[in-house]
Amino acid sequence: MFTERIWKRVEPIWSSYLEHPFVKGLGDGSLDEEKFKHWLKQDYVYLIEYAKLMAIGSSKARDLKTMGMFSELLHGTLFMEMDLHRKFALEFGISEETLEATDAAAVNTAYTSYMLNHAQRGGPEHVVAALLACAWSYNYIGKSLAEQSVEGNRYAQWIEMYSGDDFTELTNSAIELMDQLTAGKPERELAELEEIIVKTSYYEYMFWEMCETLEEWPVAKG
Ligand SMILES: Cc1ncc(CN)c(N)n1
Repeated sequence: MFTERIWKRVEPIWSSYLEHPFVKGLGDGSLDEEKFKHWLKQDYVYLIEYAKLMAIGSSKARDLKTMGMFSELLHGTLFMEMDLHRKFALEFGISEETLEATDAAAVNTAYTSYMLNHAQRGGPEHVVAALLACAWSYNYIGKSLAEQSVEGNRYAQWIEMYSGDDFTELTNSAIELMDQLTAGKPERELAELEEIIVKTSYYEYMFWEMCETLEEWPVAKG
């Protein structure tokens, strides 16, 4: 199976996320509030672009079953995952309008542009390759942080959602879709898809780093 090969390739990259100070801070609740708010706002606009990938996937699907799987992923992102962001925003006094109007920072813009570029140029398998590390690595982080749960962690809901059954189910359907769409594909095409998954895994690390350093654009906005 293609995703077994992928797992071996990305596991060393994803395990480095667990050592990242932002992720560690989420896990033990010590994460600075400003850094979390930066993630919340940046991630909200990231997810709006990410959701468009699934709409593109649905339009490129070659059968109804695949179309339905993309549409479930889209629904899960808009109404399950982004609900978590809306709940945290309420708690931190950020309005939905502010969330939605966030100006995407440099890394965020580069990451979503990279994914959308591959989704638009390729077939449905390119769309899944572009979104796979996103869903799967958050589920991986959520499950790892859930194992070392800390009493009174203010970010507990984050860990619960990303490690929970509903998000795990969504992740598993993305993994299943990747395997279905790559069955019987020649090595040249598999290598191309693998490259997308590795690059998006690097972007994931850069996104954590961007939130840790409160990075926006390298020059002051005029
Ligand atoms: C940057 C990023 N990557 C992944 C996920 C999980 N869908 C997310 N919310 N944000």
